[in-house]
Formats: sequence, C-alpha cells, structure tokens
Amino acid sequence: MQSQPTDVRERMIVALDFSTKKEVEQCLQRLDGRVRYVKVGMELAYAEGPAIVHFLKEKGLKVFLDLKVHDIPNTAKGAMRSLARHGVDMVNVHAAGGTQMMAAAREGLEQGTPAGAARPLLIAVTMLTSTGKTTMNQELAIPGNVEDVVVHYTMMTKQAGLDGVVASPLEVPVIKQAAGSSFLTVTPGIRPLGSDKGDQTRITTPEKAFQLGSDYLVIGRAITGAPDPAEAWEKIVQEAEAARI
Ligand SMILES: O=c1ccn([C@@H]2O[C@H](COP(=O)(O)O)[C@@H](O)[C@H]2O)c(=O)[nH]1
Repeated sequence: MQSQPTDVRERMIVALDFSTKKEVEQCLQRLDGRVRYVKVGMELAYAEGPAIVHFLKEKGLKVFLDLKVHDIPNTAKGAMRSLARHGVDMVNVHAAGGTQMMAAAREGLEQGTPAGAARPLLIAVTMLTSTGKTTMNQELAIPGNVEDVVVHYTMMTKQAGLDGVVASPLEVPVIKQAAGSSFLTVTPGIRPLGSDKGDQTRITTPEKAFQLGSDYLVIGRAITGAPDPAEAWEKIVQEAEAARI
C-alpha cells in the first residue's frame, strides 16, 4: 500500500482541463514552476493524444491520466495495457464496472508496464463528486446514502487489488475507517471559500480536505480559472501550512 507525500505541494494535483497544448503551456507558465502533479482528463487527452503526456513528463511533472475506464473486463484490461506504456503515474477506472473489471484492469496495467518501471497507481472512481443523493437515488436507481455507496465501492476496489479511490473529501474519514489509512484517497470537489460551486455537489475547502485526511487533492478551476493561478496556488499552500497539515 502507498503512503502520502508529506509536502502539501506534492499532494495537490492540478486538473489541466484544456483542449490545446498551448493553453496547457500558458497555464504552467503562469504557475511558474510551482505545480508538481497534474491531471490530464478526457478533454485534453482526446484532443492532444499521448504526446501531451510525454510533454508533461519531460517537464518533470507527475501525471494522473484521468480517463475513467469503464467497459467489459477484457477491454478494460487492454486499455490499461496500452496506457501503461506512456509512463504516467496514476490511472483510473470506474468502480461501477465491478470487481472483475477492476482486477482485469490491474492485470493489464501490470502487463503493460515496461520492465524496470514502476506500475502506475490504479484507483477507482466511487461516485462522481458532481452526483448528489437525489440524482443517485432517482436517476441512477441506487438507493441509500452516498456515503454508504462510496464505502461499498471502496471495499470492492480494495478487494480487486487497486491502490485507492476517487471520492469527495467529505467521505475520506469513512473510507479510511473501512479500508485502512494507507488506502489512497484522491479527492476532487475542492472549492476555496467564496468560489463558485459550478457543476460539483459534494465539495469542501482545500484546508478542510487536508484536515479530513485526503491523500491527494484534485484542483481544477479554482486554480486554472483564477485571475492569478500562482496566487490561488500559494493561498491554498499557505492555509494548509498555517493549519499544520
Ligand atoms: O468524481 C470526480 C472525478 C473526477 N473529477 C475531475 O476532477 C476535476 C475537478 O475540476 P474542478 O474544476 O476543480 O471542479 C475535473 O477534471 C473532473 O473531471 C471530478 O470532478 N469528480
């Protein structure tokens, strides 16, 4: 099992939700060497392909390739085998694909990891942070509380041999209680005080997310959409450090 880095800067993953390499370059320039871990999601990966991952790795950044694989086990396995070749640090699947699919994904990732290289971390999305109880109950037809479903998916994920889960920071205490403190939690839904909630539902502030025990915070628009991204980054770091996280 993995342990979290001690420096908060290494635990902040900036979501590069852009559609061109140029926008990525501009954003990194404005962050002026601060960022250490970035997330490449579907928008950027589909637009720029694997070259964008190699570009970011050459800059010395850690890369979470957030493609949320969700398919039959054989296809998920093949997808992970291919993704492993690109030298990323973290990849993911949807836990809703089931235990068999997640175990197959892990197998594919192991097969595709080049000899001598470390296998990328493999985590599973529990319930998207944009989803609230009403949507989960009525549209997805999943009864109960979001927290209980997140814990259920977490235990499936652990059983399948993955390294951790994606969830809201609000669920981190129950995840750690159920799966153990070393089971990784990667948490989007981060909103500094006064920032726009947008399409997210299960949110909290960066400071609170650290206090709740999130291993990694995924932060997109609060940094990339700020008038001064470097200032937004520094404010989060300073607040975390002031709270002695
Ligand atoms: O449950 C999930 C899973 C992934 N995400 C991703 O995180 C970022 C969040 O961006 P913000 O701008 O900070 O809202 C985004 O790339 C999502 O695809 C998530 O939000 N929730």
